[in-house]
Amino acid sequence: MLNKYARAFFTRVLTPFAAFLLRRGVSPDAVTLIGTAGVVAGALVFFPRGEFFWGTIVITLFVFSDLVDGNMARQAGISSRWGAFLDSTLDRVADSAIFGGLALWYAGKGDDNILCAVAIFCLASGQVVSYTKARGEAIGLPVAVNGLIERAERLVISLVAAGLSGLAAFGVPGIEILLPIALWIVAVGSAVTLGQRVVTVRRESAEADAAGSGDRHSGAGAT
Ligand SMILES: CCCCCCCC/C=C\CCCCCCCC(=O)OC[C@H](COP(=O)(O)O[C@@H]1[C@H](O)[C@H](OP(=O)(O)O)[C@@H](O)[C@H](O)[C@H]1O)OC(=O)CCCCCCC/C=C\CCCCCCCC
Ligand SMILES: Nc1ccn([C@@H]2O[C@H](COP(=O)(O)O)[C@@H](O)[C@H]2O)c(=O)n1
Ligand SMILES: [Mg+2]
Ligand SMILES: [Mg+2]
Repeated sequence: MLNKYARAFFTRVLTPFAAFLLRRGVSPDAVTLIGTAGVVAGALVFFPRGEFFWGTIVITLFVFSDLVDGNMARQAGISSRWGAFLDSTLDRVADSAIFGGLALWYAGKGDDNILCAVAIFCLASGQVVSYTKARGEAIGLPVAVNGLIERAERLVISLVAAGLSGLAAFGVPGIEILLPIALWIVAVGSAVTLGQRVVTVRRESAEADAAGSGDRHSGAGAT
């Protein structure tokens, strides 16, 4: 949903910045790499220590690089398969660090095994949700579904809640409850999204096989 409705807005807002970086000789790949490194550092340095406010600030500063890199590539006319691969692969790395950082907090000082498990579920289910689309497309299907919760929703729900929960350290009472609520929402939403995508791939593959237009064995041996 955000990908559909918010992307146009952020494209407009970020285009001048993307153009500025291109003029300075920065490449889209460099933005992809530095943005991911910033997200990973913010998530793994701050979240395991329960410093959710500053962790979210650092992550937010870097996570928008994921919208800038593609914008730069398109402006410069250098969008590439390699860039698409790098972008998607490093998305998975960034997401692992965010939910891994939260899981580490609950496994340690946060001392809550259930929320640790929920954070791990968010990490794993988010990766599988993305994999369904990548694998479905790799076997030649359109995978014409996004589902309830895409990556942008997973990030916005989790980061807004983490940032606000972090205000507890500044004396805002009761606000830390937002992070567990958000993790449960992302976990349930990801499970629903996974179901939606699997059902779609099942239907599309049956239709393609019946029409004889799909190669039944296409990519079957790959993982
Ligand atoms: C009192 C202060 C407290 C501090 C609060 C701090 C708040 C900051 C909070 C949040 C900011 C979160 C920003 C998150 C931005 C996310 C941007 C982003 O990276 O989006 C990526 C997304 C997808 O891009 P791609 O096409 O490159 O990725 C594809 C995708 O990953 C697919 O995954 P799948 O969907 O299948 O799971 C993969 O399959 C595919 O491989 C991959 O290529 O881009 C978009 O979706 C574009 C839309 C982005 C919209 C961002 C909206 C941010 C909106 C609001 C932030 C509002 C903050 C308000 C805070 C208020 C707090 C009081
Ligand atoms: N280093 C990069 C990053 C991205 N691309 C291209 O942009 C597409 C992703 O766009 P976003 O707005 O979601 O970032 C990606 O599929 C590539 O075509 C690139 O070329 N190099
Ligand atoms: Mg990107
Ligand atoms: Mg991306």
